[in-house]
Amino acid sequence: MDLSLSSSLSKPCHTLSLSFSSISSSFSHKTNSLQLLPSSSNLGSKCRIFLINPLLSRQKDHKIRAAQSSNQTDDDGFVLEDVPHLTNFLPNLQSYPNPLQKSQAYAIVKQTFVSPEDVVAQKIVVQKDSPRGVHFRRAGPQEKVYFKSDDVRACIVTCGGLCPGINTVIRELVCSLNSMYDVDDILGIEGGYRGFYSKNTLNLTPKVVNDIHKRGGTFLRTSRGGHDTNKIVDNIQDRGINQVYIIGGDGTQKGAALIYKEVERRGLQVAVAGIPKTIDNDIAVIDKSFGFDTAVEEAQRAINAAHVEVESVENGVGIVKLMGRYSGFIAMYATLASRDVDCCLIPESPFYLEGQGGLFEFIEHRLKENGHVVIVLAEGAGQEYIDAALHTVGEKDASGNRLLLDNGLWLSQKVKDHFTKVQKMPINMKYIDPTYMIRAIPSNASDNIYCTLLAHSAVHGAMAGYTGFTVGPVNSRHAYIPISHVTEAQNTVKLTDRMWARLLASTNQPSFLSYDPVIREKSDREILEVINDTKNSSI
Ligand SMILES: Nc1ncnc2c1ncn2[C@@H]1O[C@H](COP(=O)(O)OP(=O)(O)OP(=O)(O)O)[C@@H](O)[C@H]1O
Ligand SMILES: O=P(O)(O)OC[C@H]1O[C@](O)(CO)[C@@H](O)[C@@H]1O
Ligand SMILES: [Mg+2]
Repeated sequence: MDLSLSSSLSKPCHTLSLSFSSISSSFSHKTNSLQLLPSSSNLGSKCRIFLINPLLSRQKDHKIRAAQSSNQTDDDGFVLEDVPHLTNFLPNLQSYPNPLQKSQAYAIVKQTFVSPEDVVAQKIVVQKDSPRGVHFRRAGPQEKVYFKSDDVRACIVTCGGLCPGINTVIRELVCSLNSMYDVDDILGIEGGYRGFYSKNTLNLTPKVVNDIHKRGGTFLRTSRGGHDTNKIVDNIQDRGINQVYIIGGDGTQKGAALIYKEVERRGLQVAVAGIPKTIDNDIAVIDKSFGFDTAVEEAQRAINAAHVEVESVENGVGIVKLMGRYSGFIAMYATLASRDVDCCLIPESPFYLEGQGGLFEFIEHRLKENGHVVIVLAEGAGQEYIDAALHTVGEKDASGNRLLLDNGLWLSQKVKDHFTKVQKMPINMKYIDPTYMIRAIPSNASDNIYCTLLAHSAVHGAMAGYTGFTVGPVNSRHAYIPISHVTEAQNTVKLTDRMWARLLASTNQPSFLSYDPVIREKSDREILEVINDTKNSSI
């Protein structure tokens, strides 16, 4: 018996109460309907489902919220944060069988195509009675595609800072478009967003990109600033581009969201796919950004060098400055991995220098105990001290990111002055600044594989007509995430999470919880003196 039930979503929001033993839902882009079918997929024994008018849904950034009810016992709280599809605004778009059906490589795969009903849970640690929570569409090849291979004109752009693995993503985008979907018209946009309207394009073929994964940097070059939505979309339209692959961090993804919205406003058949890239690992929702592991590994070399240096001298103080503008993930992971670090300072955790429980006291203890100390400093840590001292608040780069002052030099000078002038205890300062070295290298093996999967997922999504999405692993499964969802907030180290506690337990450093504003005020005045001294002696 066919128990399927479909409802036209052009009507206002419906509420249906169902009591099938189990149901599954499927959204048809063609008919704009949500089908609810009895099936083995377990949505719960009884559930209440809200069907949302697609127009309303679009206004809500394409969030299809299902199964929400005030009655906790009847409600399994399933929410699908779905990504937009080209048919949302081009309802008559034709679909075609996915060419992968004929692929020799994929012929052996048990389930070549991802079911449209496959979703990835954002939260996997749940209690028996907790709501099922937010889910994302699972990434992967879809049975139907919305582009004919010959009609595709794709482009790739890279924006923001460097990160190990960008070239691997570029390579795999080109190679997978070509080998899986027979696409051979792929353009490289040079020098970031502004390259759309100020530079000629490059023709990207598998041959051209064959070796680029072995190099650091970005084959397409990059830039900050220069995002002009109208000029970019005009250019996309003028060049007949219909798939845009955008590799970049949180700023880039915000720019990608604007491009997608403008494309939709103009009613263009253009799929916009974001691939998250950031060395800082500050992109929300996804497990981890590509290149992060490579960077942490490289950071180990600097920490190791600092440790070797300070271990070999008397009262050796090693300071290693690592990247991390607003998020201290690199510093935290490098510290946890190394075991040679005595103290890790990150932007999320305020610290102070003077007095009881302060950094100077801690350094003194460690020097007396071990004869040496290694400090890892994320570049964003303690910036407020330098800003306050130099009155430099508000300086920004071309993209609007805060411009950081050199906290490594500042801290080295501060520590040196304290121990020589105040403590009368000469120290051997070894300051290592490997900041750019950890991101300018090619990606390691596991990041290379990660980059390959990201590129494949992006290509499958765009070919299947999804747009306005960012791709990335959520609890280890690749998913399509609405771009707006990843740009809502930055990912930062949570001091209340166990990972930070693990770090505190491993270094035994002060937690700086007894942060005293009086001491801080005193400290600020002294910092100002040191900074001025530093400036005058041009260190
Ligand atoms: N809010 C925004 N709206 C539109 N475009 C933006 C926005 N923020 C940044 N961009 C654009 O995105 C590009 C990259 O941004 P940004 O320099 O902040 O780097 P990112 O992508 O965050 O990468 P990372 O921080 O890892 O270096 C720039 O061209 C910038 O103009
Ligand atoms: O390349 P730039 O503009 O010097 O930017 C450096 C910044 O970029 C990042 O590496 C992020 O990409 C930050 O960690 C760092 O502060
Ligand atoms: Mg950024």
